[in-house]
Amino acid sequence: MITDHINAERANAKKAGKSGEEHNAALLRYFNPAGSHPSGIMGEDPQGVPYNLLPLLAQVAVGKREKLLVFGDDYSSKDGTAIRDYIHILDLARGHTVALDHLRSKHPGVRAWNLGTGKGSTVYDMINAFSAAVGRKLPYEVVGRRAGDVLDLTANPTRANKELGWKAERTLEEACADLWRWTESNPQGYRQEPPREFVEKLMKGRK
Ligand SMILES: O=c1ccn([C@@H]2O[C@H](COP(=O)(O)OP(=O)(O)O[C@H]3O[C@H](CO)[C@@H](O)[C@H](O)[C@H]3O)[C@@H](O)[C@H]2O)c(=O)[nH]1
Repeated sequence: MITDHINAERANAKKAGKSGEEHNAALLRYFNPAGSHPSGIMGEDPQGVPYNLLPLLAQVAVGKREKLLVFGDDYSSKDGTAIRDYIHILDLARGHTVALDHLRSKHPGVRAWNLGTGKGSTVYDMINAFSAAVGRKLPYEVVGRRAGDVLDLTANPTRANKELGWKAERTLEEACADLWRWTESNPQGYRQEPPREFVEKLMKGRK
């Protein structure tokens, strides 16, 4: 829809003898957003039952949920669990600002970019990485596959790397540590004041 709109605006401008190059749009293909703001004061605050792997693991870690249900261990991956491309939310956020800069400076029209790391991790990789951040093993149980899930969704971020000069830089370990800091320190999510020392640290860093 946005593609049609931009192309129509460009075509109209051309008819009117103008370049139309001010009409641009970025189609940003998110892979699996992970982590929280490293300050520990901003993060995902799911209402009701979360759908995604990391928020569910976080609820297991704080005892809101007894265990994680692993949806299938019979995929053709190294450990049988499905593969996704988990990207730290700060890398994802920076992907937006560099894409906007690109639209402003290069006027590409409509252009799509994959915002992923290019590295796939299995469900077990994620359980292990998040357990390491928490400091203890998190309970899980293997159940059947979830309808609609596929084996592997890993990005090819080459175009974004080349054209936007953008690359995901933060590791899975950082994403897990950041998510855990947010979860552990804000058990009521946004329905509580964030820890004062985190806010002070963030404000100091801004000066
Ligand atoms: O309780 C859970 C939740 C997830 N998973 C697995 O963990 C992986 C990641 O799952 P999830 O966090 O739900 O991400 P995706 O399955 O990649 O789903 C994302 O990508 C889909 C399309 O690609 C979108 O439809 C969804 O909204 C979006 O969350 C998948 O292999 C799931 O089977 C589990 O084993 N147990």
